[in-house]
Amino acid sequence: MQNNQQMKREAPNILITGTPGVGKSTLCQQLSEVTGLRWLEISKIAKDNNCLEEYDEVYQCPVLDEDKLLDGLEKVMCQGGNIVDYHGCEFFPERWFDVIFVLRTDNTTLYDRLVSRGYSGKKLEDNIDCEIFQTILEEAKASYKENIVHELNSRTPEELQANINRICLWLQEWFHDNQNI
Ligand SMILES: Nc1ncnc2c1ncn2[C@@H]1O[C@H](COP(=O)(O)OP(=O)(O)O)[C@@H](O)[C@H]1O
Repeated sequence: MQNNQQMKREAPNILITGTPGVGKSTLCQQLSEVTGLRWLEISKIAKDNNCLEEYDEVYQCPVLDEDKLLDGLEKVMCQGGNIVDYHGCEFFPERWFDVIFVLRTDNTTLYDRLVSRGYSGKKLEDNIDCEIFQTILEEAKASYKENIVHELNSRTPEELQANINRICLWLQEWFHDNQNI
């Protein structure tokens, strides 16, 4: 059963998540072009809007000011029609999303992609562990209704295309089911 805020959305909100390097940006960019939905690249939005608090030396990444980020996104998320791209999902309000896709790769593929991005040491190891232990998939299943969480392989260009087709199909069904709102 949808709540009132979801009922008002003219188009759905889609969350694309997964370990860094699984292919979120690649998929979101193409999906945004094909569907006309707005691509919200959370890491970039956080940086551009001063939502990064400090630098974590151990993990070699900035710490996110989650409250500030969420407050800034509330209006656009209530409008709907967003593809949200982030390597985490538990801190977003559950009501924001109609569907969650968790991208997955094998370890060798991910290792090669992260090394060519310049990752090394603990940062590289932690991200590979994140994929091995399917941390983001478990996080998504714990944070959202399991029937809206879908796992997609994202290892090859063929799988990328298949994922775009699958999400477009999901989108068509959403518009069909929600055409009278
Ligand atoms: N399905 C895919 N098949 C082959 N290479 C891919 C695929 N998806 C992404 N890549 C490549 O993997 C790298 C990481 O992709 P990116 O979209 O930046 O990941 P993320 O946004 O999850 O960090 C890029 O070099 C990209 O071209």
